[in-house]
Amino acid sequence: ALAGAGAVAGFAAGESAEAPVDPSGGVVPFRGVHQAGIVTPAQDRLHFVALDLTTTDRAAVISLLKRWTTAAERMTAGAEAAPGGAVQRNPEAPPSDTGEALGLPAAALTITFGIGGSLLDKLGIPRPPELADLPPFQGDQLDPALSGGDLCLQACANDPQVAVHAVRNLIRTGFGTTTVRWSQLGFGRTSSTSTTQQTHRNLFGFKDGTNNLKAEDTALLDEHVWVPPAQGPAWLAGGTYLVARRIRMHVETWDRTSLAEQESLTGRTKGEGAPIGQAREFDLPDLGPGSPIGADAHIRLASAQNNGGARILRRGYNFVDGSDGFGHLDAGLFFVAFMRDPHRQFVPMQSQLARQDKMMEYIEHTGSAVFAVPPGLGDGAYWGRTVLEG
Ligand SMILES: C=CC1=C(C)c2cc3[nH]c(cc4nc(cc5[nH]c(cc1n2)c(C)c5CCC(=O)O)C(CCC(=O)O)=C4C)c(C)c3C=C
Ligand SMILES: [Fe+2]
Repeated sequence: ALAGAGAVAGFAAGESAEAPVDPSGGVVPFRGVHQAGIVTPAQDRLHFVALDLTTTDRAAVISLLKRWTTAAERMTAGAEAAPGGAVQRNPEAPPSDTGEALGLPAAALTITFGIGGSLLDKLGIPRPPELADLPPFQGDQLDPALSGGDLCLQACANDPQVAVHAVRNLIRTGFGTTTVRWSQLGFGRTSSTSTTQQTHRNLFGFKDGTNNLKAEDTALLDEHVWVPPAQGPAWLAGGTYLVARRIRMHVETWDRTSLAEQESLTGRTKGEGAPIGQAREFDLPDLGPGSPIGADAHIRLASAQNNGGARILRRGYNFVDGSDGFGHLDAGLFFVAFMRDPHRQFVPMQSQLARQDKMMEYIEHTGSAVFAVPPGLGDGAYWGRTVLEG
């Protein structure tokens, strides 16, 4: 974050006064029709936090959400969390910004805000049916300490220090009103969310995000991601739902599996990422009769054809949270996906995968949460206003 608002490097005489291109991605607008961090081209890094309220006083929650909005908007613009910041205030008082992003550019930071069903229950606000708890799935190994939450903040940036700084300062702002329930760091985006991006790889070494919904697919986003006004509730029109699953991947077992088996489990080739039977990454998979893609291949079971036409916008990240004490990496994929109805989109898809996907032998779902993600903010509005003020 730059101490002076909008400060850029000085220009030598005769040079164009155009701002230099920030190699880390520049500033993503904070306000708009939808929140940033959903169809924004997926940044490289994630810090996601789920928090619980320590109060049911609506005025206290509103006050926090106003302070959060101001701080988040400042940080996404590359500024410190609060004026005065890390070093320019009373030396006898703690600084109003923690300081670790001083001198760093905005790095395409986005902060996306979500509301859990438990928050609505606590404040006596009706839960939309789409926000009902997810059912248990076969093989789930969910840890309650890594699941749920009254609120979530998803910070994505092209610099991990910028994402961590944002989350840390928002947590700090919440002291007295919220406590941290769980948080997750991620790297190496496992999804592309724009046709301008190359597809990255997950920790199984496969391209992930090829057949994702992308920012450019506006009609498909309206169909599958954004909550239309007719769906309700009114406060969520133009918003969406976020499903998060912390998925441990047993990479050591995977690494002892033959290439042919890895490819047949996935339904795609490892090098090019092409559907089995096709040559190029973006060739359409043949899922018809006689298809070379097996009945229990991941891409068949997750496909729209196999799920009543349902699609989701995936925006997950790789993680390695150290090791497990038994000689294995605690590694995996922090699955994040956006959709207009988790129960019609994620639930059928995950039910199929949990029962039939052979990849399940190599993975374990250890955390789970669902949040309503309100629409974007107009000028002067703050996060959660439409739901808390009706
Ligand atoms: C319930 C939804 C999904 C979960 C959970 C999930 C976990 C998961 N996926 C991979 C690796 C790949 N997934 C791929 C495609 C793909 N996955 C889902 C859904 C879930 N994945 C969908 C909807 C799709 C697209 C299917 C299609 O119609 O083609 C791919 C292929 C490349 C791509 O298109 O993204 C890979 C590889 C892992 C490792 C994983 C859990 C750890
Ligand atoms: Fe997948």
